[in-house]
Amino acid sequence: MNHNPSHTLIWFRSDLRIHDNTALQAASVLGNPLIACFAITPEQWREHDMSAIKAQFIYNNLLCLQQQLLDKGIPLKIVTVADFKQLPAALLSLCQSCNVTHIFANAEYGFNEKQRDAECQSQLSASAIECHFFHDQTVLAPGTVTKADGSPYQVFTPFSKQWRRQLPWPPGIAPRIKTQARLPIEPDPIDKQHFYLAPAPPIRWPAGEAAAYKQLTAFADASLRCYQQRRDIPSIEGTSSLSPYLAIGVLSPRQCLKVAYQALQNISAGEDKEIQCWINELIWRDFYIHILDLFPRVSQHQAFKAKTEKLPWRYDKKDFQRWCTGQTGIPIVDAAMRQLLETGWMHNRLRMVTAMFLSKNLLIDWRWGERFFMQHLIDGYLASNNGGWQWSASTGTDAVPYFRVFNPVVQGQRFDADGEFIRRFVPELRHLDNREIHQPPLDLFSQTDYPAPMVDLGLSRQLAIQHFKALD
Ligand SMILES: Cc1cc2nc3c(=O)[nH]c(=O)nc-3n(C[C@H](O)[C@H](O)[C@H](O)COP(=O)(O)OP(=O)(O)OC[C@H]3O[C@@H](n4cnc5c(N)ncnc54)[C@H](O)[C@@H]3O)c2cc1C
Repeated sequence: MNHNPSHTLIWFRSDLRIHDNTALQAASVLGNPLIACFAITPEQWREHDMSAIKAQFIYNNLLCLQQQLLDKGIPLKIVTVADFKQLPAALLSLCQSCNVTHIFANAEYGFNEKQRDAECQSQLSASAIECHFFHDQTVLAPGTVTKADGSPYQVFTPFSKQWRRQLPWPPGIAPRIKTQARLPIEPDPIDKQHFYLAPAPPIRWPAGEAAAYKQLTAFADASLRCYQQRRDIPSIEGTSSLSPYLAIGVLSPRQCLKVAYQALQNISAGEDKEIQCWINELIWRDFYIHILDLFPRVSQHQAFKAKTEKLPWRYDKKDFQRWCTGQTGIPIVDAAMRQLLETGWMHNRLRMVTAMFLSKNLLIDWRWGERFFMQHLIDGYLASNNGGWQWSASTGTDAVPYFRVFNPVVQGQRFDADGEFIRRFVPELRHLDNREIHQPPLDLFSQTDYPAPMVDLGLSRQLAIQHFKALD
């Protein structure tokens, strides 16, 4: 009798949940007893600019996942190595000590992540350990939404139309996994210190799948039916704030879609377009992941549109620092940057406004901004962050046309008309009335520490347009 049966190792990465987890579901169907693992790779995280707040959020959620797995009889082992290069050897050693014959994991699409998985697959197969990777991060797998000739879409609208045509409706989610007899293998302690890369702002998102799902349903009940009307106003909670959970996979996009589908079953006049608008955001998420997978250069610090590499990007550290710290003298930009620093999150409209201000009005290389966002966002997510930055800088696929440069003052007047959001994050301006708060009077700059605008918005806009035009 074999006392040590073959085990399947389920390797968790950016999919920290047990519900609707494609690899976990497939591993449980295979029938071997399951062991789980998570790899801590602090050097790699630093290299990838993972923010301290995101690392801490991962830690909080990992504790919840460990308990959930234990309740299912599955021990969570922790592998700690500096970077991806050391993973194949570390995984091999874990597999040998626990008699693992199969590794199941959900695919990640960054260039380094794909290299890591290919390397693991090749090295472990030499020891007769099979690695299987599954598509799970998207609703529709990268490479499956294509034009009639099989080529990938590079423009969002036709992609989204095809995506909707291909979507199984109602959308399905994976069935729950069964509880297995508890294995005699001990779960590992999770060392908190590896997740404390630096001090971070307090985290307002409670950890765990149950909390994430509660937030999803609360959003569906309270705000989904008026999403389109309210999503651009940063002073209110008009969007779902689910991005931190989606970024590390505590929630799946299919779960979100299913809740949206359920909401669509019971709507009043006019609500359909509000819900469809939210679904569209989930499609943007899929779109950028497809782009990341199919055009690896975007995760190698390259512009999607190669010709934009010729732009005379500026590398002025002082100007960049003023943007980073919310000292540009443009109230809505400063409020947004301070929101990022104080909370680890920024409203979508303001991500566009601040990114465009940096890349157009200051003409600073969008990669500096992309990196700064990753270093501070709790929801930092390569595909969406890169996609959002390249959209704003007009260097990306289906990016904003270069001549459509947002005027941040007008954006503030439009989406924060009563200045509530600015007042929340820029106390120096709290006393100003609703008109002045967007364009403070000149005497304010001599009376307080708040700086005068660092750039003339009209002239800098024209200059940026000229530079882009010269590329044509
Ligand atoms: C410059 C820039 C950088 C960005 N960086 C990131 C990032 O690092 N991580 C990230 O998750 N999103 C990023 N976004 C996209 C978007 O700003 C956030 O997803 C959104 O603000 C999250 O808030 P929410 O969860 O309330 O979104 P909701 O409006 O409720 O949307 C639901 C979900 O759809 C997805 N989504 C929404 N808008 C977009 C979009 N434009 N592109 C891709 N997916 C989207 C997100 O997963 C989001 O949680 C960036 C956008 C820009 C312009």
